Amino acid sequence: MASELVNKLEGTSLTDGSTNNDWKAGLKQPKRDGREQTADVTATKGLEFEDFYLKRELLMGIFEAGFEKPSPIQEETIPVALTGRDVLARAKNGTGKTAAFVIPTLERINPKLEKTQALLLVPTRELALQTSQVCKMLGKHLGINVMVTTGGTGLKDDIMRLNDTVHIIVGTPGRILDLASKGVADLSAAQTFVMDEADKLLSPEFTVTIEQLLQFHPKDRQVMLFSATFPIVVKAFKDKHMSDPHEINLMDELTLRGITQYYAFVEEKQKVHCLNTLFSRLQINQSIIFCNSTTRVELLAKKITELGYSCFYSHAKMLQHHRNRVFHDFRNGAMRNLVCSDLLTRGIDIQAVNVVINFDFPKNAETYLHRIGRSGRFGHLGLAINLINWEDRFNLYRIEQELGTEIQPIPSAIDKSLYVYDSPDSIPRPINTAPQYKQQQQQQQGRQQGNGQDLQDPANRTSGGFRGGRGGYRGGYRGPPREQNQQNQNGYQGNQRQGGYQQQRPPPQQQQTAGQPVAQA
Ligand SMILES: Nc1ncnc2c1ncn2[C@@H]1O[C@H](COP(=O)(O)OP(=O)(O)OP(=O)(O)O)[C@@H](O)[C@H]1O
Repeated sequence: MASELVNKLEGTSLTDGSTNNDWKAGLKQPKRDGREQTADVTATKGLEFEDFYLKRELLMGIFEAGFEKPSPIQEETIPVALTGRDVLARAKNGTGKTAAFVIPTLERINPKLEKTQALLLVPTRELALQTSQVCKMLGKHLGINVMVTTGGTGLKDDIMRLNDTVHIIVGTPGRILDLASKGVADLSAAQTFVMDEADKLLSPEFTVTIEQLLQFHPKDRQVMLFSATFPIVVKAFKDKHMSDPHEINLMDELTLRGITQYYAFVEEKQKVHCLNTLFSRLQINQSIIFCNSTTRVELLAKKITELGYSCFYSHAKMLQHHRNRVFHDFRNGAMRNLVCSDLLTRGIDIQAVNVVINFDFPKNAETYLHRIGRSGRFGHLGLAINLINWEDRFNLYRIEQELGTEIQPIPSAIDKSLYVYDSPDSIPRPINTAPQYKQQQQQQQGRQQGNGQDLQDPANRTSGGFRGGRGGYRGGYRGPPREQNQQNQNGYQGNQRQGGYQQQRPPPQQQQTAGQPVAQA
């Protein structure tokens, strides 16, 4: 009798008969990204997302985003953040910091509680859009409402949206303070307070706003700070507003392993010519070209068009809806090149960008690090090319010293294996859940498939982009425009006369004293 019972019990399953992984089989996962990755993201402890005991609905969102395993910063942050402890985390650009704070934030949200429970602060409007899209994607099965709010858009719309339950607010500090001060955004139950690009948010332009915002949160809120760079300014905030934070620093070295950095020494008036050479010789999948001022952004965009290539441009003085449109169209691959100011230096995540060009060399190491980190996302390969003029030589030296990195003279032929992907089709496109952009994208794909020339549609010119000329971007994501890669088969053949640059830098006559280091965690 007893043995009969034992046999029966052995045959009894406590599940409904399905195996644990059945739910995974039904997920709509994106195409696998087979590109090589560096240790910046592969040197993990071997944890799985399941090891964090997250809600199944959240795991579903994570896997449907194409994430297979947590990156090192996610492994370190998620378990601690889930306990509600304060976190101060520093990790390299593009290694997955966003999901490192979004995942625990989502897990801790109670969808049934009709209150705002988390505030995610970022320094720019574009980054706010991007971060809210990550929340929506990862949390899409959780039944929660995420709202993005930034300056430059109508306050009325925000007020209307806050009439409904909003579980997570993502935005820039000024607008949120406005909403909280007016009593429109109620943060009294917002237990989670996250600052991404925290060092930027703690710069003098934002500090007062941040401190005021904190007053609207409950006293026992969880504060989490993330960035690749933490200058000394963060320490004061930590001491004042954080309680025994768990500190994570994954930056034993400062630059990304996958990015090869070059400089070309060039006279200021030869820079455009040099850029022309780069365009014709490099195999650019998508590129971001940085200038040091809004005026120079516009001038360069015009010059690029005159050269016969096409580009978008973006800077802080443009209308917000133009900025948004450029950002989304560029992310969706509608244009090969984007010229911009430091507005898009931080956080912007476009995996298809394989080349960053500093048309103007940045003034400090922090900006340099964030700019070049726009390529080589999530441990992939990328190229950073710096056009250096006579005045920049001290800065070049100083930034190399501060970052402990070597920026090499541009060789006459750049090895394609350093930055070119064999199958760009498998590069993940940015997470994009906003219906209006989905619609835009579909329309765009339709046009590109039908007739690439439609991208020259004058209606598109209003979006802050220069298009047209012989190099106008045609054919969507199917291949680079003829002019931009026709010489690529022969590799990069540096031609100093044509490009107007020297490969070797002049020795700095005097070495500038190092400025404030970026490396203080
Ligand atoms: N576990 C993961 N598996 C696969 N891809 C991931 C994973 N985590 C993040 N990613 C992808 O890696 C890319 C970079 O992530 P993210 O933008 O969060 O980096 P970051 O560290 O915040 O960079 P930055 O410092 O430049 O802001 C994104 O495209 C994201 O979708």
